[in-house]
Amino acid sequence: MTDSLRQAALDYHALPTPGKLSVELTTPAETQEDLSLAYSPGVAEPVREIAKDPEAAYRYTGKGNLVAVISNGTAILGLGNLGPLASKPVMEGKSLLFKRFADINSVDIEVEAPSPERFIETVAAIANTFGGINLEDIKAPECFQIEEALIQRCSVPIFHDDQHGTAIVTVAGMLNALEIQGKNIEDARIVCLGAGAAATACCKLLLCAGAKKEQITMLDSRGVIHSGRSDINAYKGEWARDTEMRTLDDAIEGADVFLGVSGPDLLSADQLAHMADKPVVFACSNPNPEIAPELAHATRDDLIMATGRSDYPNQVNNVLCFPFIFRGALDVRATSINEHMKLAAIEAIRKLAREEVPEEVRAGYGGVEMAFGPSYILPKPTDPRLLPEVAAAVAKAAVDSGAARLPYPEHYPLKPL
Ligand SMILES: NC(=O)C1=CN([C@@H]2O[C@H](COP(=O)(O)OP(=O)(O)OC[C@H]3O[C@@H](n4cnc5c(N)ncnc54)[C@H](OP(=O)(O)O)[C@@H]3O)[C@@H](O)[C@H]2O)C=CC1
Ligand SMILES: CC(=O)C(=O)O
Ligand SMILES: [Mg+2]
Repeated sequence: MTDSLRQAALDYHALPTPGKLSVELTTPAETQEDLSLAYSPGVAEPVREIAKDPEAAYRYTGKGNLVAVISNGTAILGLGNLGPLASKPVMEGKSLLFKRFADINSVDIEVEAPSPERFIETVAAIANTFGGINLEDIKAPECFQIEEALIQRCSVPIFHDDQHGTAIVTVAGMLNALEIQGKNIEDARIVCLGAGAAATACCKLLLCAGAKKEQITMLDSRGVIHSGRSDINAYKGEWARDTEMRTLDDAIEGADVFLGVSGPDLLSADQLAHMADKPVVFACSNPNPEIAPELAHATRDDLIMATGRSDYPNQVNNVLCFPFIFRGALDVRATSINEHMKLAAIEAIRKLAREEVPEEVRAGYGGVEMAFGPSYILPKPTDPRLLPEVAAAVAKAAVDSGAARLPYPEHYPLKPL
């Protein structure tokens, strides 16, 4: 990162007031009468209603439009385990995105928990105050245990964004990219660098989209995950292949797809050069991708290149999913975010990339041309159609699959914000 971008990023977070969020009132609080309603004695009435019927919380409080973004800071972007407090700018950022893109109120919560059990206890104890919980930047394998336990214990949707948000956007982008390259997902040889939260969920959803397990080679920091390894947990074990391949050099030879969800600068130009013709390279590590786009494009001109960043074409980032999937889930009061809802989100995101791009979106990206093709495989997060399209698809899937507690909303499709 250049010095000027670094300083601009620090200034952005410090000014005009520290941080990126504030709380605003939705009701008047000026007069004696206002205060008698907002606080004592009036506030006692909704208290009594909620005590009689917990569902009344959706009528008398902000619960139904409130999502907590919760982290323990163990896998902050690709920066590693830097602790809960250091994760706060990212969590505030996710809350900003919830509000900006889906008008969902969101607070960030960073939990100092010495064990997964303590984290689970903490989140389970507060979950019911929110309409949903977005877990963020929790490393594998603990993230799997944490999410599973919270889904069991909580009555509101629990969604580990680094797993499912990332997987939804990755699959949407991958299907489009492979189509542009003239390839089928069923035949694609896929190398996934990283075997953590994002990698595991992406590869599972790629299988749902038609990828073949025997065509996926997953690597962790010690190399290829193969059946001879005794140092892998059960989650990684699911991806173990009977193979002679041991290193990224071995795995990348002739591969159609490189999916990077690991760390910075781990794919070399030489390795990229050994991929098949017309490869797809998703270097999704943030903030620094597995290979810099400049180096990738200098190495070969037949690839489709994507990163997790906003400042390059083809941003493969869960921001394209989590605000909108939660919007749909909250609006039908879904109890969970299930596979049907995820698949519906994939299709909605994927289809939008084929539509003509609104002028206002292009203007926000320096006026560059955007049309379905190698440099435009996914819509931009600022595309105002994402909200109505994805939320509607997700809400419908929730209703159809039995996850919804309310009918499909009469006010849908939503108007763009
Ligand atoms: N663009 C996007 O939307 C998203 C991008 N990401 C990015 O994906 C990355 C991983 O995040 P997440 O899954 O949450 O984190 P996890 O901590 O759960 O997983 C990290 C994985 O990366 C592996 N890894 C680390 N260094 C290397 C290496 N040198 N070679 C191969 N593998 C390596 C780890 O290996 P080991 O198991 O051996 O420790 C681990 O399997 C981050 O960079 C993050 O920014 C994540 C979510 C969304
Ligand atoms: C984008 C994101 O969630 C991550 O890099 O962790
Ligand atoms: Mg994350």
